[in-house]
Amino acid sequence: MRPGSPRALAVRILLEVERGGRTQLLLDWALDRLSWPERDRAYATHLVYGVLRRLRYLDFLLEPHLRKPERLPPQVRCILRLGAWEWLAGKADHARVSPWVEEAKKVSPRLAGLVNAVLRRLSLREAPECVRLSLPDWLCQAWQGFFGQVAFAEGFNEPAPLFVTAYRSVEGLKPGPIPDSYLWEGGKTDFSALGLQPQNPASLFAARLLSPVPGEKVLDLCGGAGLKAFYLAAKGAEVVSYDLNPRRQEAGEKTARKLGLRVIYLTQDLREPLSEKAKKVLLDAPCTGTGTFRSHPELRYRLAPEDPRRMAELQLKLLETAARATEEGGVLVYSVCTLTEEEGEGVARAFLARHPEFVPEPIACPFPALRSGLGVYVAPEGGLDGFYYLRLRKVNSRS
Ligand SMILES: C[S@@+](CC[C@H](N)C(=O)[O-])C[C@H]1O[C@@H](n2cnc3c(N)ncnc32)[C@H](O)[C@@H]1O
Repeated sequence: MRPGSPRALAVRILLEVERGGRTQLLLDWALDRLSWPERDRAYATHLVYGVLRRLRYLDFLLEPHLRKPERLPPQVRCILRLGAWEWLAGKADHARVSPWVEEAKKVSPRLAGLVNAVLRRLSLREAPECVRLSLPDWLCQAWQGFFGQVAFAEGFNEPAPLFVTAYRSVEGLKPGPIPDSYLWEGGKTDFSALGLQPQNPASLFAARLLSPVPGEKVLDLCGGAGLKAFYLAAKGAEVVSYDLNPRRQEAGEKTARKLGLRVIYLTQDLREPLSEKAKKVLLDAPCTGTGTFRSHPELRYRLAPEDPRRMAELQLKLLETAARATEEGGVLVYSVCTLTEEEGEGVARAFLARHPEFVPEPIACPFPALRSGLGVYVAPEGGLDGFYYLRLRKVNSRS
């Protein structure tokens, strides 16, 4: 059955996310099938992302008013979180409470009174910082220890602007924080038909760090659908993009064609060595994705404390392949869209200990940095995703 209103859709999506679904996919899929006006689409998006970005804090605010929240029907728990989110966002009681009470009546009439009472009684409570930021304690404490603060994580709870990389000039686009990156202020559209590709500037910058030049061969390792490959190809490089996932690569091939760019896609497990080399190599490794909590808010509740270390083991294996594929005198850029110590500096330290033939190069990062020295950690401010970059030069080969 089609949801009749943004509120009903928000409840349904929150339930599906609770069962393991991915917010962005679910919401895009649902909105693509509903011919709703932009206002309703924006409202549903505000509700779903608002709740998921502040889930832990909302539950903390609701807690004093509920005896056994875990015993409530899941729909009613979602309705309470949605009503609490609108309260926190400043919506007046008269416009806020009764619509949620009406939603509650549809799923559990006997609990409509409870929803009404709880949503009217909400008040602010002093919360520990990790709760206020809706982060799991293990990650919040790890960030406090590593960066000396965790206030930057507030950036994950702001609405996400949509940035695009422009491969053609398009009138009226507002410039983003780095060249070729722009803010897209319209609704969803066929971006590649316009010569545009949705991409966070922090992701684009990883590709810029290779300083591509026309005619030069570049290996794009873990290239996925090829967002970074597009930029490198647009600068005239001959890009060979490797990934394990042929479905992503097929999607990339299709987009590259629409953008008028040439990228060669090859499918391979990169834990195994490559049979070719290049002067420029990019490894945009798979990671825990903690830098992308703004657009993937559910991720933070799904990660386990051992995940960064587990990912770092894989990243080191992939980096071995990338190192061997880098020609002497060449540049190897390692990037991950995550902010953990293990997957950033941890990987860098372990790799450099085994590879004296690689030396780190300074990075002139145009974004606010959380930490720099051995690579740079980008702060998730102003709509940027959190990223870690390391740029290495291969000075002399052991073999
Ligand atoms: C961060 S994503 C890459 C995003 C891509 N570079 C872009 O800019 O669009 C990481 C990629 O690593 C790939 N991957 C994971 N394990 C791999 C492996 N063992 N060998 C090759 N690719 C792998 C995944 O399929 C995924 O596409």
